[in-house]
Amino acid sequence: MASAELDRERAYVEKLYERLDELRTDAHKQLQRVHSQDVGGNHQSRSERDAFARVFEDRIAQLNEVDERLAFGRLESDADADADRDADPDDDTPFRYIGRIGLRDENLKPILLDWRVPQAGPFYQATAATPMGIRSRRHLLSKGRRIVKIEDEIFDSEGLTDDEASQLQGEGALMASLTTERTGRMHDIVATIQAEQDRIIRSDLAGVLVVQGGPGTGKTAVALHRAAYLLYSHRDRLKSSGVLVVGPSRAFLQYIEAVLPSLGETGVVLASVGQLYPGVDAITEDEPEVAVVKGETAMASLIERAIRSRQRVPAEPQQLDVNGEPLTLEPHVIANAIARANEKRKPYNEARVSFVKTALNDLTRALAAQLRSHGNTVDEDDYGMLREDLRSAYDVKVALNTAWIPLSPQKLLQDLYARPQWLAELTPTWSPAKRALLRRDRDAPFTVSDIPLLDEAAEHLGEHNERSAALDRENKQQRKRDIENAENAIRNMDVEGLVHAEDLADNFAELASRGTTAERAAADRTWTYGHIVVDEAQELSPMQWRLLRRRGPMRSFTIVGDIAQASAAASASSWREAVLPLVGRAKLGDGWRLEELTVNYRTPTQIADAAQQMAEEHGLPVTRSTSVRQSEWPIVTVRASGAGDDVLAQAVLDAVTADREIDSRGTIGVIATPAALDSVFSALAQALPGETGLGAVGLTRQVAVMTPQEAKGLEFDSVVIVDRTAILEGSTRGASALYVSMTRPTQRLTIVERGSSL
Ligand SMILES: Nc1ncnc2c1ncn2[C@@H]1O[C@H](COP(=O)(O)OP(=O)(O)OP(=O)(O)O)[C@@H](O)[C@H]1O
Repeated sequence: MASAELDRERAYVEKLYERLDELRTDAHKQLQRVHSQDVGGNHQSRSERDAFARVFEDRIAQLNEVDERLAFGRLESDADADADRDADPDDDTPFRYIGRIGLRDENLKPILLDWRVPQAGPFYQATAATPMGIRSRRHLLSKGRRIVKIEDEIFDSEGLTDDEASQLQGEGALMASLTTERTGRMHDIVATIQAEQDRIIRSDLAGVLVVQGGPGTGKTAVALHRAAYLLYSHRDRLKSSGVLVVGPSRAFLQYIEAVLPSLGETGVVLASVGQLYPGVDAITEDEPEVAVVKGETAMASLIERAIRSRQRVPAEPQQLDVNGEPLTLEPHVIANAIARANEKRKPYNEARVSFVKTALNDLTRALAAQLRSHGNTVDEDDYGMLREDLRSAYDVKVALNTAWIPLSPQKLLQDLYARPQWLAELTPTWSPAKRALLRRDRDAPFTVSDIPLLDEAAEHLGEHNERSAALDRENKQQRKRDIENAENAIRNMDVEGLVHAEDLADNFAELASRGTTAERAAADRTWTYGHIVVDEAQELSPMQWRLLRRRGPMRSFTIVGDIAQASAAASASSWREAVLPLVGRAKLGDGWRLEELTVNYRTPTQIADAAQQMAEEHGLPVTRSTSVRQSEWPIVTVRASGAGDDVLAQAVLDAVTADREIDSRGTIGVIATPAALDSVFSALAQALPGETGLGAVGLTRQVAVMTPQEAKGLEFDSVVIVDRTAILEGSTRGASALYVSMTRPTQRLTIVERGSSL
């Protein structure tokens, strides 16, 4: 019986693959048709052809992506429930197959449902207690294109206990997925999404949704699947406005970058918090106490004051030389020009244009009056020439620049940090020690905590020059033209419904090096996204939240994180506090919604319990979660034979070697404080050359050496913690750092302690 069923499923899935192959052949044919078009020397036709070619190439790539595990589920409707429904007369089967994309046969009858459509919902949500009109759910486990196993759940609610009613769904498929070796890259979980996760994935697009969950509860996986779900369900809106996914580090982005493409979504902007200001890619972290100061909202008003203070009315009249003609610049001329320019409340650099205009007009009148008083004839027609003389006169330039200096965000921040006297004038209530925290050289690289400050400054400064404002306007018009051209081209090619105008316009832009929606969004500081996903959100400072609020004024956010894992010094200690800069005080009560995830899919029970116990002992606000499995290895603790770095590094090498003896193919994360990193890395790299990598590089190697900060959000088959005590005591949030470190393994944990000094 079981084998007959397996054969039956194999036959069905083979049919699906045949259809997939047909679609791929069609796309290839369309591509050939496009390529064989005779477009002669006409540049526009050529670029239109190339843009179409890309659409079909992308389609082929998307069909290739879903080849693996194309179909993974089947729902059988309950006959009684079916009779009650408005059953489709053509629908002669009680079965619905669920897969990575939707497929229809040549008669347009659905043969595979995209996992994101509402009809696929029961595959993830139905339980014996709430079967949602479903009689049974079947998981199809496959290897390549072949179904190797089927697993059934029959929803028969009679005789259920509460415990049974809340069991995991597709347990066999889930366990198979959870125990596979890790590769340094995250995979999608479409086939085994659990009910509590699915509810979050399908939650409404509007509003601020916060997802709290302990380590390994699938927050990242859920956030990414939610992005894919929203892009599918709200394509029109999100395709043009874009979706931004923010993660803590580049290593993390590298870890997650394959998930969305494998779900068929490529146009999402992924950025680390250090990459949120276009043109600057910050990787350096400030010392914790510096990051705290830079993260406070007080920095916003400091920046505003700093900018305002760059408008200066001279105390005394100034003597100017205008092409040999002496001219007195009275302070009231500057004061008046400043006041007039500020009336319109434009950003600083834009208002400066009016300031210069008013000041030059006043000076022109003064110069004309002076020339007349010397007996010259000056009439209205000469004013233009006089204004030009003034504009180009060196003294005038210096005087106007001193009164209202043109500023870029970078220059403002560099000045603020490098000129202690100026900072002191701006911060009379700060202690000298606090001011000293901001002090640094002008040419020091910007840090991750500087990014929101640059953005804040840019907000007040506006466009640095008129050219970039004009360029911005031109870009917007060009986009409109691209879309119109794409719509015409789609009509001409007779592929309406097959090709989206936005996609084609993206290709026009890309081919003309103007950038796709995602590229333009990433490069444009003033871009506003349709939805923003923030991962490891507990780390964000108020200033970082302010930046994100500007990127998402529609307030459509998915925020995932774990307050107990907050290790950044500037991070919040509750979600209420964290979302305050995003939703504002008035909306703090009802402007956001909170969901919780409670099942740990990553870490085996014995490791998760030890980590939770340690965290609770140190007063962290832990969300208790239940691990879905045990592993056979107990936690190993070893003590180095001495206190020196060399001895410690040797003990780590021994631990790694012992672990590789258990499993020679798995990934190992070696987590150490920044101080111990180098010695540990050199010992490992020397013993295991080519197999060991530092930081993000480690994700492509078997052994990855990194700090707890870098390990955030990542996972490994096995983890070796180096000098547990140093991690715990190394920073104000040491317990969080240790909690993060202890919850990275999927199988084994070794803790190496430093030995005592003799
Ligand atoms: N429903 C699921 N089916 C299969 N695997 C899952 C499922 N949910 C989560 N996982 C796996 O569990 C692991 C942990 O998930 P994820 O990294 O999303 O957790 P997290 O809550 O973001 O963890 P952390 O807070 O520690 O970063 C990943 O390997 C993920 O693929």
